[in-house]
Amino acid sequence: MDQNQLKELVGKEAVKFVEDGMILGLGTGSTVKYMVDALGERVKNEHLSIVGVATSDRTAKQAESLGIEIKQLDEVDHLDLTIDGADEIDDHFQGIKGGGAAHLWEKIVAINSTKNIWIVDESKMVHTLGKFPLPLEVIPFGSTHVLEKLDKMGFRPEFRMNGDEHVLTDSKNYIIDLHMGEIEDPEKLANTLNGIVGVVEHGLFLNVVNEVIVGRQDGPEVLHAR
Ligand SMILES: O=C[C@H](O)[C@H](O)[C@H](O)COP(=O)(O)O
Repeated sequence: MDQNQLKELVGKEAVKFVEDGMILGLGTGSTVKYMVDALGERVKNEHLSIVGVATSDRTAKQAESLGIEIKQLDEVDHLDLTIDGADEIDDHFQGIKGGGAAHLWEKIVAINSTKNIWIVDESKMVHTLGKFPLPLEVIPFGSTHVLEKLDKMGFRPEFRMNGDEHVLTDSKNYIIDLHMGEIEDPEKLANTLNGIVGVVEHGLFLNVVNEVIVGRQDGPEVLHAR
């Protein structure tokens, strides 16, 4: 199986956790896209009554096109389950997210969800986080000064660009990626980044996920994290 087939495999596996009547957080990314397709199938075939809260405009559009009802986070009083992708997951089930610039909304949805499942192909499982550049969502106003500060701190920051244009998040902010290599102490780094004015949110998702579904050549593996 190639990487896309593994993503499809875990996407399909994840929707088995969905029950009729649930309010679901729907993540973002190429793996989640397969999951939303599979969810659309279940909604259609089994006439499931579920509501989705999307973590990006992209996911909202895809879900609605498949007949899945989408509400805003502020229109629901709870979320039963959120299914999302990840860019890296370490041995302690800590993660990096935001490769698709959606980690701010994803984190807000995740922390308001009773249960979180991440779906990844096996290449995302690592011993230590940091090979994947760590995304930060930053306010455009004064962002070059934030970049300079991060540079002085040794984090090797780069604005995420699309040609000459900044990549914009759904909240119209910029992304700075930190190419810092192995992250020895994710908690300490998270605290440092939380203290920088202008940084809205970083892509470290610590102590968030409950179950991880890993796409392996011999089938999906469900790992219980916490
Ligand atoms: O911002 C994007 C999200 O955090 C994605 O869930 C993450 O980047 C994984 O995406 P993909 O499934 O495309 O690798």
